Amino acid sequence: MSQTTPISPVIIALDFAVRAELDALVDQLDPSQCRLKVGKELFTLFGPEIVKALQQRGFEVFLDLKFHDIPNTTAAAVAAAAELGVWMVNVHASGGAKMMSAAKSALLPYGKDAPLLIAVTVLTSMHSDDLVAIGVNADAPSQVSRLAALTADCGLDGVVCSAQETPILRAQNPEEFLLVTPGIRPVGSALGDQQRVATPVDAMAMGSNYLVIGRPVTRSSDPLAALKEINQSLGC
Ligand SMILES: O=c1ccn([C@@H]2O[C@H](COP(=O)(O)O)[C@@H](O)[C@H]2O)c(=O)[nH]1
Repeated sequence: MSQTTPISPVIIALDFAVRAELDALVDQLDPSQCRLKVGKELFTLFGPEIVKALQQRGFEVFLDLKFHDIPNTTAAAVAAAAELGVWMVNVHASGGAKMMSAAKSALLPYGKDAPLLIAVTVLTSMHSDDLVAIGVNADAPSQVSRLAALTADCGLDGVVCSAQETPILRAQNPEEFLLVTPGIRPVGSALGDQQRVATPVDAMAMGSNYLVIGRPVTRSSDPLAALKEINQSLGC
């Protein structure tokens, strides 16, 4: 099936362990309402078949496996994602410039069919204090800014960051540099393990291109209504 490009910036994080629960949600969704994210849990349980099943339903898929390895291994993994035909794939910016450049080069043979390649800066579950504990002597915004600059220098398409850092990153990067923001919490949603958060409306106003939203939709008693409410709040 050909894919439908949604007008919504929402990417739903499909973090499920039970296939029936996943299918029950996806059955309610339409590719015009959102894109879908396959992360480590789903991919480890169900493999490439799950990506193909979602694509068959017309969805654009963000393969969120956050590759972080030596350049040769990361480049090969990114090429494998391109073979799967995913819309977006990512690596960890802290893997460094050689790793990110190798990943970018691995996509050259795919030309305009290459997935968007973005890099995770600082996980939205981390606070500045957590960075100190791993030996990073910078607060979260500074570290995000540093890793985003490195990512841009390597020619990647954008970064994963918190919406809280988007004003800084918008100012330091060209308009086409993508800012993909998890840690999205509509007013009244439980934060869970997320630390650097924003509401959907605030995230878009601050400069996000795409909003990654998991539990506030997937664990809602009415996921479709939750997604529709978010899209409506964004004028989509
Ligand atoms: O910094 C990051 C990078 C990735 N994620 C992923 O996004 C979703 C968020 O899910 P919620 O349920 O809305 O918290 C999840 O799949 C993470 O692996 C992130 O949260 N932060």
